Amino acid sequence: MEDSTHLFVSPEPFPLESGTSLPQMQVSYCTWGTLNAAGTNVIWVCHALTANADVLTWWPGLFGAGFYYDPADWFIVCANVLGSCYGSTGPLTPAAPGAPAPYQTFPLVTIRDQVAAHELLCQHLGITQIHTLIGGSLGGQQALEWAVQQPALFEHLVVLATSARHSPWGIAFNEAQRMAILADPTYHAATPEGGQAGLQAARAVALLSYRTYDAYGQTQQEETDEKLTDFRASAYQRYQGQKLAARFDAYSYVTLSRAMDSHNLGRERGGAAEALARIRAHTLVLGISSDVLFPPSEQQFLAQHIPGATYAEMDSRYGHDGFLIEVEQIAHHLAQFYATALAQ
Ligand SMILES: CC(=O)SCCNC(=O)CCNC(=O)[C@H](O)C(C)(C)COP(=O)(O)OP(=O)(O)OC[C@H]1O[C@@H](n2cnc3c(N)ncnc32)[C@H](O)[C@@H]1OP(=O)(O)O
Ligand SMILES: N[C@@H](CCO)C(=O)O
Repeated sequence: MEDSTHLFVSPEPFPLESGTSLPQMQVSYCTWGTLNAAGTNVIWVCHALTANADVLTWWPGLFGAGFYYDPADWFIVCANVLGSCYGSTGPLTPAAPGAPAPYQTFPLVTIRDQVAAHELLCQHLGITQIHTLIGGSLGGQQALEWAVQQPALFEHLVVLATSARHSPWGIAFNEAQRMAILADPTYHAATPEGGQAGLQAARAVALLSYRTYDAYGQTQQEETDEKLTDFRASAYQRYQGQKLAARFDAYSYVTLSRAMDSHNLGRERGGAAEALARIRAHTLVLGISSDVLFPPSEQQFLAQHIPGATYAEMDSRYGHDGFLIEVEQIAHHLAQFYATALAQ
């Protein structure tokens, strides 16, 4: 199996939904496997907030040799989203060779802009048919938006722990995280390391929406009744903040959280239900019983309004992040879904 990372550079300035444009736009992407002669074996993966194009690394147990989506059978494509920091154009990318990076002046990027970048890459790769488009969370938002825009392109759509429109609750979590980042004075200095302390705090806030009371209880319980300070849960929050800050930057984080807030399938389409009704792909919506960020009610709404969609719910103690972790359950639901879709 060959892991191949590539760069697609758009030959034209890239227009954004906000009305401005990026003078240059590039997308970093990975592919695995081989496109078959009929062009019918494409699995396109849209990643979530802080991941990258290397789906074999961040979705282990689902993608890779011997797993559900095996590159021996499929041509797997995953692109780093516009606005991120893993090779695609983002706040740390100079607007022109030798120019300074835009940092906090990087323009608003929406989910629709991210999908427009995927669409350009898809055309560049000569892909005219996608067997399955799959994504969770922010990745699910992209997948839904793309499936609404291009109903004929997708045979199957699999979305996990996502929504038709980012909720007030989700926006509030994102705003709390941006407040933490913007309160870090180094953010305003516009350097690659700017806002790192704020970013650590933001990740600690975000984790409260990704996990659950029970998960913290099971993994961070103290073994003694005698402590007054230095709790395990505190160390965990700090560690997770440092872990993200070591691989991400605050400017991209703010950009992607704003993209997430922008998500609304119903914008200029007469509402979310009407937009979802445009989808033609066989669709599986997977919810997670303990997800407090994208609760099952949001998944049920998707399944109710996508024609013929299947809804299934996974039990997980991990909450929202279960979509990255519960790979055996996901594989089980995928097998059932494809079997049913084949029979139709
Ligand atoms: C280059 C790259 O990394 S690519 C990007 C990788 N990440 C992504 O793609 C984003 C998607 N993935 C994720 O969000 C996460 O990896 C998840 C949700 C899948 C799993 O989260 P994790 O942080 O691995 O799991 P979990 O919450 O159990 O935490 C375990 C970590 O916390 C540490 N930890 C646990 N309790 C404590 C504590 N009390 N104090 C300090 N550290 C602690 C563990 O030692 C472990 O550390 P490690 O990650 O260095 O091994
Ligand atoms: N844990 C995920 C965010 C939740 O969708 C990530 O870091 O990308």
